[in-house]
Amino acid sequence: MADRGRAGNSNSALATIDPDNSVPDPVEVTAPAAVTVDTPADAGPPALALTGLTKRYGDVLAVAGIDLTIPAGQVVALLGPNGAGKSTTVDMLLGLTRPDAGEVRVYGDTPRGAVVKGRIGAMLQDAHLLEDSTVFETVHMIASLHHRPLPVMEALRLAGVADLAQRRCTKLSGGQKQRVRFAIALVSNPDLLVLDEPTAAMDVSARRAFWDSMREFTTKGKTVLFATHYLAEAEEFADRVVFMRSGRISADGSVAEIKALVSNRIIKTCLPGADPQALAALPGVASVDIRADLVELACSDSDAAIRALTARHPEARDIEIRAAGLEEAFLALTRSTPDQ
Ligand SMILES: Nc1ncnc2c1ncn2[C@@H]1O[C@H](COP(=O)(O)OP(=O)(O)OP(=O)(O)O)[C@@H](O)[C@H]1O
Repeated sequence: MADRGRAGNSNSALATIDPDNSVPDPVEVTAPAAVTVDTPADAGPPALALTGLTKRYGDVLAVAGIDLTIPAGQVVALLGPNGAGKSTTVDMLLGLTRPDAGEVRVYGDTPRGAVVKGRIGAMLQDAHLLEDSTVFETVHMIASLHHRPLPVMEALRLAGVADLAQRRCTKLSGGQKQRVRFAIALVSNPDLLVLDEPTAAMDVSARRAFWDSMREFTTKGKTVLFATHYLAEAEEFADRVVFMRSGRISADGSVAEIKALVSNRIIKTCLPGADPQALAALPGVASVDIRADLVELACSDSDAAIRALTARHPEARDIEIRAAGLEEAFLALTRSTPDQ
């Protein structure tokens, strides 16, 4: 996890597990003790406070009464499988969708109030650009709507599109359009930046440049909430991970805390004809994944597991042990929490 050394960045806020959504066997999950967040006595309202936020589409309960508080200065990744309710949550906190119940407060204000004051900037996947205008004109037009915008060229530079300032938006590639959307989100000089899958359509170098710009943005103590399917990005850039499933928050904590919820190590080995149930019964093994001759054991105690594995299966070869990543945690949380 990146350490940006930002003031007021309460890094490991509230590692919690929704009791209704706790993860059953085969992955053993125990909720770590809640971590107390140090909040200065004179701290203002949190950057974001969602209370009982609910949205239903017909029979689908897209967001099921979530509570979430994000202190100013945190960088939070919103993760979850397709249809978990991430975009609906983002739309509600931006005031684009009206909740059926519950409340959103952005620095103590309504979403609309926060947007009008330029305190919240958003980068949405399908936001349209002004096709007949240049990149500069587009971002300039947005800047003119705000009280305290950044200089347009500064926003373009931060978003890595300064060299495209005079290019018409129709002539941009998908990844370049994404970066222009980033410039639009930045130009109001917001305190809270909300990004829905910001690096979708970006190539590897554009993605790297994007996160370098984000680092520059977050060193100023700004707050960021980003929904993503790129777990490596969440792992590298987020102070905190909020995991949604079936409209609920099913895990909330630092990357390390989320990873610790599932297993501590992965043992990978080539073991033809392995019996998954026998492997799952080995001491220290939390779950088993077998693909052809390759076996992966997610372990709660890898020392015990490796001893038992090699004792019972001396034929196991090409054994590797690695630390479990956010991907394993994501898969376990996705597998183990029930659909509505
Ligand atoms: N306008 C809508 N009308 C009807 N159902 C909707 C609408 N928007 C979202 N849904 C449903 O609400 C649920 C949550 O959708 P949402 O887009 O918020 O999930 P998500 O976590 O952002 O998914 P993804 O990762 O695929 O973008 C899904 O079942 C989706 O089909």
